[in-house]
Parts: sequence; C-alpha cells; structure tokens
Amino acid sequence: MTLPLFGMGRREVGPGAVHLPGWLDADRQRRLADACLRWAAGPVPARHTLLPGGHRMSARTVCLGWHWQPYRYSRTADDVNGEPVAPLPDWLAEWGRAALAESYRQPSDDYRPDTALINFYDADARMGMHQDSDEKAREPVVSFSLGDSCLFRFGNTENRSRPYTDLTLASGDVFVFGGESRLAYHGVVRVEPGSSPDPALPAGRINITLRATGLG
Ligand SMILES: O=C(O)CCC(=O)C(=O)O
Ligand SMILES: [Fe+2]
Repeated sequence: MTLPLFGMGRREVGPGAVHLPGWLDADRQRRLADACLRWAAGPVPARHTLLPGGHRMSARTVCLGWHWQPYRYSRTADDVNGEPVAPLPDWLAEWGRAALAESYRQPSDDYRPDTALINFYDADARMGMHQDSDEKAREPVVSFSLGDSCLFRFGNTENRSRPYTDLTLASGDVFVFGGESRLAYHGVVRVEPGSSPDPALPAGRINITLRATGLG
C-alpha cells in the first residue's frame, strides 16, 4: 500500500461492510470532485438513467471503464450517445485498493476494479433500495462520497425492507461492501442540502463506486 491513511475511525456495519469516515482528506476530495466534473462533461455526458419501467433516476450518472445501463455493462454508452466511456484511471483504482486494505485490514493488491459509476445528486435526488448485481465478479464495491452528506440505508441480502442500518455518508467517507454483504440492498434515502464541509467542492453530492465487472 502506497497511500498515507487519513482514517478517523472504522465501523463494521455488517459482515464485509465497513464505513471509514473522513478517509479522503480535503485535497483528495477536491481532486476527485474536479475529475468527476470533467468526466460528467464527456465523452459521455452524465445522464438521468432511464429504467425499463419508464422511470428516470433522479441522480445523474456517468461511468468509467465500462458503461452501466440497466442491467448490463458495455464499452460504449449505447443508451446515451454511443461513445466509448473514459478509462478508469490507475490512481483511482489505487485509492480503491488502499481504502479496501484499510477497511478489511488485509492486503488488497489483487483488487482490480474496472468500472466506476459516478452519481451526482442534487438536493432532491435519491436512490431506491437495490442490489449491485450486474457484475459477474463478486469483488467488493468501494464507494467514495463527496460534497453534501446523505442518509444512506444499508440493508440485508433478502429484500428491500428491514433489517437495515441507516448511516450518514459525509464528504470524504469510504463505504465498502463485499463478502457476505456484497449483494445487500442499499439506497440513498435523502441528501442533506448545504451540509458540504468545503465550498470549493461542487454543489450537491457526488458518489463514486468502484467495482469489478468480471468482464474481459
Ligand atoms: O450514492 C451512493 O452512496 C450509492 C450509489 C449506489 O448505490 C450505486 O451507484 O449503485
Ligand atoms: Fe448501488
């Protein structure tokens, strides 16, 4: 592991589910947020994903490495503009490995995320309870949060309802879910407008999830 650690605590929310509050320092938060704004501008613009039922997601999403559309991954953004998505940079995968190593307190050198989903939430956006199950691999998901805090609901692997744990994900926080929690239902209940600690960050909330698709 090459990155210095900025952890201010560690909480196990379930088996394989770990919250590291404030893991990214202010500089890394700004660097990642700036990169997210660039990725949102193209080659594939961030969009409100259209779900098969006709509903549009309230968060806007842009992807790196592989493009996600309900409910599969492709190299080109076929439901947006057909362009190949931007690559997932090595530095971001390395942040993912470092966050995972601290979360699980074990080496994570073989963690190779190949996609990132970047979600932009304005004050009214949310995300319903769902599983991240379109990946063929079952490597952990590593999530970074920036800007406004949210109320995050982390549930069970059986259904969308209780038991679940509600927690605040604030700017700089890491949340990892893998192992027995990899297919746990989870969602964003609400964003807390104006809760960002840093006026240099973009308005609203940004969440980045690193994943391994298991695709070639
Ligand atoms: O915004 C978050 O914290 C979670 C995002 C999420 O669950 C997803 O992109 O699948
Ligand atoms: Fe998710």
